[in-house]
Amino acid sequence: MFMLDEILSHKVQEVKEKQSLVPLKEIKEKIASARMPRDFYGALKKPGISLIAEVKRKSPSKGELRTDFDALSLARMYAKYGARAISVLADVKYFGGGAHVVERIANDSQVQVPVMYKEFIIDPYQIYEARAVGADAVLMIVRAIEPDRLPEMIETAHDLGMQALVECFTAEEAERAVTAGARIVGINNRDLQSFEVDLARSEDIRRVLPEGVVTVSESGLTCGADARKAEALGFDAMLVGEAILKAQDVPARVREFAYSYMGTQV
Ligand SMILES: O=C(O)c1ccccc1NCC(=O)[C@H](O)[C@H](O)COP(=O)(O)O
Repeated sequence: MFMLDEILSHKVQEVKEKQSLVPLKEIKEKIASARMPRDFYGALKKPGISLIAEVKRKSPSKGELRTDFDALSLARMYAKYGARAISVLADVKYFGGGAHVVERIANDSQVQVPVMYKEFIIDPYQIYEARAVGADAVLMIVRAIEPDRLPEMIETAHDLGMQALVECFTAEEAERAVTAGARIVGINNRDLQSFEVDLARSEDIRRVLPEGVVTVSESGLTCGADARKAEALGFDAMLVGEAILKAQDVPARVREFAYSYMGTQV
């Protein structure tokens, strides 16, 4: 089965189970004591191409990514060496993450940058969960959400003081994201069927986005040269996981991606 479809059908079951175990009312009570959201949009909008560095233990396309994986120490290194935001996988089954992993990182005193809850969101319940653990932003994949519900989902994130990074694979999805109220649009360079990466495809999609929308190049960026290409195409930010997670020298790899603003205020 197409991998995204498999993940999404698992999410339908997972969300139902969670809702029966922890009612939304309880999640909302927890939100009252969550720390104040940080400005994810502002972090990505700074001069230079901003790095969102990803914490993920494994992925369906690449399997386990590091033998010495330690989510919190990676997040601390990312923040220290130049990431302007951190994406943390909340999915347990396919990516080896969890809401508790996001919570530890989002509330750690050494991580002062915005933290994104990277989940396959299909229901507003998950958006409340994200805020309850202290997340500043959530990922929403356009094709994972019923078209009629996308505006309501984005609004829910905004009402909770978070931002939504709305992910697209086509120009039509990018237009739909903007119409639904997205302020931050991500273009995924990876075809989730073949897992092939094509940065050029994102160029065409980015062109349909209006001024003022923050654009993020996602997936398959391998080195500083790719970051430079994404910057030349006009992207405000990039989401990088594997290339950093597989690096022997993580701080050096983070600095390589953060080249456009290293030596200035990050
Ligand atoms: O990466 C996968 O195998 C994958 C499979 C199915 C759905 C999503 C998948 N990846 C999620 C991502 O979008 C990446 O974690 C993210 O963009 C970072 O990409 P990378 O730098 O290539 O690790």
